[in-house]
Amino acid sequence: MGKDALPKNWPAGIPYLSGPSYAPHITKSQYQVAKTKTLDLVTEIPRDFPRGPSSLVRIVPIRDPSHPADGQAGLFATKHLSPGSLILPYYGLAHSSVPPHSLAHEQSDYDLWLDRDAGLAVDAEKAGNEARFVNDFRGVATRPNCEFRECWDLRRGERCMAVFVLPAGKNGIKKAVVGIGKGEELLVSYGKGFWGKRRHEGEGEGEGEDRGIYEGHNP
Ligand SMILES: C[S@@+](CC[C@H](N)C(=O)[O-])C[C@H]1O[C@@H](n2cnc3c(N)ncnc32)[C@H](O)[C@@H]1O
Repeated sequence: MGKDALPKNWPAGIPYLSGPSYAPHITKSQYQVAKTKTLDLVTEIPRDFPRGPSSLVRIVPIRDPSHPADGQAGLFATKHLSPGSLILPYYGLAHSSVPPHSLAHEQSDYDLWLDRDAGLAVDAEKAGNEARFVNDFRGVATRPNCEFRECWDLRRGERCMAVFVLPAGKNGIKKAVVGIGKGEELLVSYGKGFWGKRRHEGEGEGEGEDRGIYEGHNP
């Protein structure tokens, strides 16, 4: 795939990112957080990890009335993906979730924490990469098969979130069930907070709730 090519089924009108972008409003110290490797950041994106559209996944429009995201899209494996392996980084607009900018930036369903303490989040609603298409497992499968993890990108010297295959033995995945099969949908857990918040919004009580998406790895 050429350097400037878009993944198949990439939506028109949404810029494709092959690296993170930073909102102009983020503070110097927030930018510094993104550019500083801390001791606990042990998971790394290797220097030779390919940039641009991923050969490991494809975006697929969902046309299945029994799928809760019917009419939307999902992300599917193009080959067998081994347990614990890195699939792809999650790119979007890194922005401040601390007032006053959090007030200007409306929380979206594509918003993921980069660093809670620093008030930094990544929103892939208006620009991103294939990772923005990962659906939640609820109503699709009995458990997630992948997760978001914080990591350090050795290619860019930068903190980022990325999607990994769940390791064997995690979240009830039996040791015998290994990885994600070719053609299988990638499914994470958005966390109970995401769905709880959505329920409240449906009841007109969503205002002022904490950002809930992808807050935990446990269903
Ligand atoms: C980060 S996006 C995932 C990609 C989305 N399907 C798309 O085509 O843009 C999150 C949105 O996907 C939908 N979604 C994902 N998983 C779902 C699930 N298990 N049940 C219902 N809706 C889901 C919801 O509309 C949610 O707001």
